[in-house]
Amino acid sequence: MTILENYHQWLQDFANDPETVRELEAIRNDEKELEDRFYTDLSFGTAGMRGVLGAGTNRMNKYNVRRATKGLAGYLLENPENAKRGVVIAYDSRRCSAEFAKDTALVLCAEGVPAFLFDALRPVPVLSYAVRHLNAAAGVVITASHNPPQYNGYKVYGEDGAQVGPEAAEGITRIIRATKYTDCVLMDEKKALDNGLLKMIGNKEVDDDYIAQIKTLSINPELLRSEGSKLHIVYTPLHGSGNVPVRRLLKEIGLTNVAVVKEQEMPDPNFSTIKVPNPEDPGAYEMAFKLAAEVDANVIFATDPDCDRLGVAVKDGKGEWHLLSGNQIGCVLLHYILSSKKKAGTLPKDGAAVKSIVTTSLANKICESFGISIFETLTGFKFIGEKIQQFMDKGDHTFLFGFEESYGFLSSTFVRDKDGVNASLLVSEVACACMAEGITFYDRIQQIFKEYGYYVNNVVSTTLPGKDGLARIKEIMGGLRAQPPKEIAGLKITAVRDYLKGTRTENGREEPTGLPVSDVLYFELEGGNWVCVRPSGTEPKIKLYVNSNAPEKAEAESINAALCEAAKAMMA
Ligand SMILES: O=P(O)(O)OC[C@H]1O[C@H](O)[C@H](O)[C@@H](O)[C@@H]1O
Repeated sequence: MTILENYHQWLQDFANDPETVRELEAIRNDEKELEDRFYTDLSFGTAGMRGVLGAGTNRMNKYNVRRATKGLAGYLLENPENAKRGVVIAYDSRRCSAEFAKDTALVLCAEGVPAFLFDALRPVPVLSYAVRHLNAAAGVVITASHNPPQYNGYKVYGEDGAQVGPEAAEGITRIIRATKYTDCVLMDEKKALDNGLLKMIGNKEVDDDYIAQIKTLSINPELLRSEGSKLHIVYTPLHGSGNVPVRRLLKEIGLTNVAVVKEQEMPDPNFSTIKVPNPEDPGAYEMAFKLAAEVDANVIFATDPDCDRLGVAVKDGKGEWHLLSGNQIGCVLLHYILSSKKKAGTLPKDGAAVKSIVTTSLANKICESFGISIFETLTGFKFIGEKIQQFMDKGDHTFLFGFEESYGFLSSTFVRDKDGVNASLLVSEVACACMAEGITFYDRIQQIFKEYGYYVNNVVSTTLPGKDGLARIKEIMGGLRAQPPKEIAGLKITAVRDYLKGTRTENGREEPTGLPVSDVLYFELEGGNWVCVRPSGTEPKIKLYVNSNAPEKAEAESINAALCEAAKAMMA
């Protein structure tokens, strides 16, 4: 259908919904807005479907949520016995999250699929845990994670507790596309509760067990006991779902010096105190830094609205604060897990870590030094979740740690998505371990660099919104494919990985990448440096990742700066 046909279909389908009609009438003569809302349908990206809230096929609204749910129900009902196990539904603090979660539950019930709906907001890791714990067939979280407030989204989980991979997403999408909006009906809520198809769940059914399990991830609990009283944490949940579980966890592991940023403690769909609720954004820590000065804290934690990301700032010996990158946090945690287990004689020979291809190569070096395998996946924690399942099915590896540069960390197998609560525990423990040695967390990062070489990782993102933006992103990627560079900033390209073609080419010889097809170009450069370009799958952006390394900081930084400049010019 054309843009205008789609528009008129919506006016007809939802003629009885005055709010939607009013919103659509207001844009009748706005060509750009009509195009942006109706040129395409929302689709599954890196982490589920995400879109700006509003009326339209390319927007997040109750009609798209209901249609997506009918698609999910249809997909599950291809195996009716399995579908009987039901779907767990969680939601965060975003606009319409609670309403969309209830609609999801009631559409499932109308399709005869049992729904377990959380009684209040919950983080992504709790949902992932609940799917496995309740032996459900699937899960859904209504969230747009770290995106700006005008977004919401729909993450879908498989029975293993990981977000669904490309194959299942395609299967669900096929049914969604064949479903008319007007065919999506909701069961009456009371009826759904009375006949047992809808079950409300809370602490008793899930949270208590989840927190108990998280506590088992502590590697040296005695460190928390002996050093915990010296650790002064400032925590901000950034108005999201982390507030309850992170504070509960910290309290239960004996960390009592935890000051919470009052202004950001309660759920707020407008995220009024920040520009974006994203721990990647330094602006998210402004209030936390103020509080940290007041209470003389040594570490700051920030979790995003669905509490799957954890951002960390630490104070060095001179009292200066450092906002850590996801790569730095991940490498410190990885090193801590491997070295502690080695020391205790519990490092499994078949141990393995997993990271995405755009995550720092320092992780490979660390694993190598401990004789541990490291696996690489495409961007998206679902691929790390999938790897954990493969390790278990094959029985060939013991999963130890997974992480992404985008502030996602996981050390358990009972959760299959990144886990901000799990990460809070580990960072606290490392901070205690450092105190026991009389050094700071920041010193630990420097020790690691000293041992393995200095690594600098940068991401340069350019926002290109709408249909035009998408065309521009395609043009940039197409241009790079048509005329691949031979060198970047004077560094020779030693191999090119084109994940869309599925090949890695070195000296004219092609070999398969071994990963699913994805629009990603990766240039391997001499000296173990690399540059990678890909469109974001969660926001209208093209992302450039630059990884450089050298024995000394200044050299690694200067290589990185030169690579960033040259790579940006390549995309102009
Ligand atoms: O680069 P993007 O496609 O926007 O994805 C960036 C990140 O987004 C979400 O947080 C996903 O859960 C992560 O797995 C991913 O790394």
